[in-house]
Amino acid sequence: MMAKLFRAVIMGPPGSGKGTISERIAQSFGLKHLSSGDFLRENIAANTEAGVLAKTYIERGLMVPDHVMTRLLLPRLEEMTRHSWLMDGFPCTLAQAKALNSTCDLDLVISLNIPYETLKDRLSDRWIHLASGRVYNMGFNPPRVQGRDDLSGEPLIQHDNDQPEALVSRLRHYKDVAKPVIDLYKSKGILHTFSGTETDRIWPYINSLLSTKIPSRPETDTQHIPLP
Ligand SMILES: Nc1ncnc2c1ncn2[C@@H]1O[C@H](COP(=O)(O)OP(=O)(O)OP(=O)(O)O)[C@@H](O)[C@H]1O
Ligand SMILES: Nc1nc2c(ncn2[C@H]2C[C@H](O)[C@@H](COP(=O)(O)OP(=O)(O)O)O2)c(=O)[nH]1
Repeated sequence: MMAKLFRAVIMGPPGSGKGTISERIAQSFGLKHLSSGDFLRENIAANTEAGVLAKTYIERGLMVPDHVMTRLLLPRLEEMTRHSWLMDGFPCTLAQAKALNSTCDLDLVISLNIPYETLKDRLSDRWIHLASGRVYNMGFNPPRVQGRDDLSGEPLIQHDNDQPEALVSRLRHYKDVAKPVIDLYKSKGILHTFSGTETDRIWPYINSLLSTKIPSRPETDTQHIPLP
């Protein structure tokens, strides 16, 4: 019998730990970690029509328009008929959430609620490897060699829009666009919100929630994650 697939979304403001927690979930539960930023970078590198268009927005520090995001992501999700997944960075807006809704039923949404001061401290200390999107934080997960990506050895950069001056408006924007998305998932009864200042303290709660929904440590080549 074909087991049911598990599909989850993780939401939160910039710097809330979506990428960090997604990696832990992927490792512990075998879900595929999908990231809107990674899909965009792949398309930009491959010079696809959507990638070329998306690049013009990202370079200006703007969100990519909903119709570009959905055209890019939904076909990829539809192809994932044999894998359980966790999506990070999508949906960001109500239009994106409605489009996703018409493609698949989500089992769970994780929302991270992190104080502003914490986000500010983390992001002002966030270093990024542009080509891959890998992130480092000088206190929390520093690179092995200062200023260099662990895998490629290439230089790390800091984004201007991670600096405190840009952060206030980014966070305001996140709150405005995320609120109706959060309300939608709350009304569906699938929203789980986690608050705190440290990923290591939030993680056990997320881990135990997911343990009630998905068996942990599956085979690495598992094609689908059976629910209990
Ligand atoms: N769902 C989305 N809708 C619109 N634009 C998006 C979406 N996801 C990503 N983007 C665009 O791609 C860029 C890179 O995304 P990515 O998630 O890698 O990094 P980010 O902006 O640093 O996000 P965060 O700070 O939350 O990690 C974003 O700044 C934004 O312009
Ligand atoms: N000091 C500290 N830094 C943390 C913690 N959790 C994550 N970080 C770091 C890793 C990144 O450099 C930065 C943002 O995390 P991220 O996982 O990229 O967040 P997100 O933008 O994907 O939501 O903060 C944490 O608990 N403490």
